[in-house]
Amino acid sequence: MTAREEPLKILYIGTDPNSIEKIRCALQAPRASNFELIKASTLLEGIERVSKEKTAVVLLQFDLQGNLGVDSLETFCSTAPGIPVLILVKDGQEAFAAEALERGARDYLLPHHLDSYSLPRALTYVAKCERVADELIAEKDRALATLNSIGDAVLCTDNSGRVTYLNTVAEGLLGWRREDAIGLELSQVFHIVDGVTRKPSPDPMKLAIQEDKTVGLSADCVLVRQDGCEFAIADSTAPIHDQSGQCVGAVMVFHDVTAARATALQISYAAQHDIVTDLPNRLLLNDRISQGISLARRQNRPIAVMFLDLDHFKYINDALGHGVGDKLLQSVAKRLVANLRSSDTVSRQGGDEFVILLPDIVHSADAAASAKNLLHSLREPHDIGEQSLVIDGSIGISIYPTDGLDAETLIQNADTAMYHVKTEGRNDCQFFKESMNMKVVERQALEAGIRRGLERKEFFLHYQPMVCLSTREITGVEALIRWESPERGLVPPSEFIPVAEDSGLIVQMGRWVLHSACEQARAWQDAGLPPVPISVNVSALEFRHLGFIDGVQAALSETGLAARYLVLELTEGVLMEDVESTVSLLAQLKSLGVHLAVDDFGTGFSSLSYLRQFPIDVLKIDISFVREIGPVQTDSAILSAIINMGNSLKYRVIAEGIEIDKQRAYLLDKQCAEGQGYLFSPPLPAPQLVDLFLSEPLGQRSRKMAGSGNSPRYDS
Ligand SMILES: Nc1nc2c(ncn2[C@@H]2O[C@H](COP(=O)(O)O[C@H]3[C@@H](O)[C@H](n4cnc5c(=O)[nH]c(N)nc54)O[C@@H]3COP(=O)(O)O)[C@@H](O)[C@H]2O)c(=O)[nH]1
Repeated sequence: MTAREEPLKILYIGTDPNSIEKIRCALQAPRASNFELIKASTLLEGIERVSKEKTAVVLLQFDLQGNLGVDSLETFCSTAPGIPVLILVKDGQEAFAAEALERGARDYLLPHHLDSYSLPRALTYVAKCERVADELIAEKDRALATLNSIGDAVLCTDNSGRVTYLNTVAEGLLGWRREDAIGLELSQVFHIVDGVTRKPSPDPMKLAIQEDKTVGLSADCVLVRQDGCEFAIADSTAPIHDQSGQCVGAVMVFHDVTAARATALQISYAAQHDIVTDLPNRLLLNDRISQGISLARRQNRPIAVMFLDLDHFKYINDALGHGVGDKLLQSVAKRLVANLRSSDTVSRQGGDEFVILLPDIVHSADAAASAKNLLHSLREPHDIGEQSLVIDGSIGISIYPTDGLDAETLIQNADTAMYHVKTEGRNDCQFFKESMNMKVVERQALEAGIRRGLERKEFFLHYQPMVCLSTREITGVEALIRWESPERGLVPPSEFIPVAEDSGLIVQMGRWVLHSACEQARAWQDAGLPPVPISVNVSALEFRHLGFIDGVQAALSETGLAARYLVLELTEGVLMEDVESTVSLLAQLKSLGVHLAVDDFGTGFSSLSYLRQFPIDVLKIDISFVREIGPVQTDSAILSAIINMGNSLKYRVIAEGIEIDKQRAYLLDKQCAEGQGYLFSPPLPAPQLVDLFLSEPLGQRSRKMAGSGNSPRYDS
């Protein structure tokens, strides 16, 4: 026999023999064979029996004389709540029966219901209802347990918008207990606003019911809890339908997305900002420029884009390391932001390049004023750790709509203008001009030509002697690079050196010059010529390059030239750029044994006190002072002062660019011992310089010059 076929146990509580007999007969009838009747005379006995036996239905004999009345019913129902009770009443006791129904009885039976048709039917029906009710309760319990164990908040309302249910997570997020919230208007319990505008968000339940479809919240929705705490939430709200398809309410499932939204914001921030300076990056800038353009177009006014490149930032990075470089970039970023309006955008493009958007200018002159102000503010020393660094910048400016109609063109043209500032001396600003693009193309072609020239070995050296101004004997030789380009012919160094410096090719080029010059000097010595020092020009980028000192050492050891025969010429500008590191680099070079010269002296702003810090051996007076010594020239106080200063510091003092004997005589008279210039010899190829070594003292006879400019030919 299976569990389903087990007879239903029916407990009769009472003592009415008539009823007992009727019931027994009714339940023994063939159609009702699946019942088992058990009996209890008293309520207590009945309670005891149901506690021991699994009872399907209780038949409680209402007996107003005995003690089985409505109170007994209540007692039984509360003691054995899961067992349905049918009351057996006599005819005329229907009023009590009605009260019993109110107090927990499932139904009542009159004596004439105790027949073999009605009684089994009533018992079977009640037992089945109980089973279904049990199953429903179990299912509901399961559903509630599920709803309370999921991570999402669940909130239900009826059709009129009153809360009918909230699960445990919803209780936490709303700050309302279920029992307090149920029956309240949704708006009293669920308060949402737009995270950006702070305006109340539309009621999603109402929407779902009105539109009879699933709806979601707006992306920035914020839930304000009863205590004022706020959570970013995401939700989905759906209408609830009854069996006939009628909408009877709505269910909303929502969850706290505060952390996820914060992470998403962080990711989006990182994608739009520069990691070193925290400034907007190229992506965000392009977006801002595009927005600025849209607005400017509508309002028919200009906007400006500035391209700022720091001057010689590479040296700082190379000499002081990337850590210091990064800190300087951060300091520059702060300085820029502090000196602009909050509506302007300062962005870092990478490296030492910044692009600034000025969306609120009236005239282009406003941009120029802003650029000048930025350059001025940048110059103030930046305190980085123990060091105080000074940096300049070059700014190119492009204006919408004149110089471009989109972000890319405006940035590119501002970059072009910035490049022009660089080529014209740096630390300034310039507006973009259409003609600049031609120059950029030409400059790029020149850079490509130099690169090719280095590969194809199109460069060579000329040598210009330095002489004793009284005896005219050769005291040294300066190596000067030359470039014979197959496409361009002989290109003057004044044209290609700045491009080589700007592109960084000067490092490779300088290494070659250094090696070749040392090699030539050593070859001359080996050939028996009087050993004189050879001078090599060193650009700023080479000097600050990390491998420079090693390169000098390598050139000397590879060629076998003694270090005392090598003079490195550095301009005042190079020396003064970062005095602290200059002192250290010069000390390292001196320790190799090479000599150091200040080239073009007098054109920069170096003060004597600074010069004293440098282990200088030679002072080369700039050509501009020598030029002043013309036929009508009387006296040059500055020239005399420079010579005296050089002599008193025990430097070799060499005057550059001596072209006429009057200049030689004047300089000699002012105690300048050495000189260099066309009067003695132009720069010459190595073999011709040998002839010069072997000839009589230089510059005494009249010499015929063939050609001019950078390639004069000396005809002795
Ligand atoms: N980093 C490097 N720079 C170099 C190298 N070679 C040259 N240069 C620099 O290029 C500039 C132009 O050089 P150049 O055209 O060779 O001119 C030199 C001489 O020809 C010129 N000079 C010499 N005597 C006279 C004269 O009597 N009159 C006159 N008008 N010009 C004369 O002067 C230049 C030498 O200058 P300096 O270096 O200051 O002694 C120039 O700045 C070079 O430095 C290189 O290999 N590396």
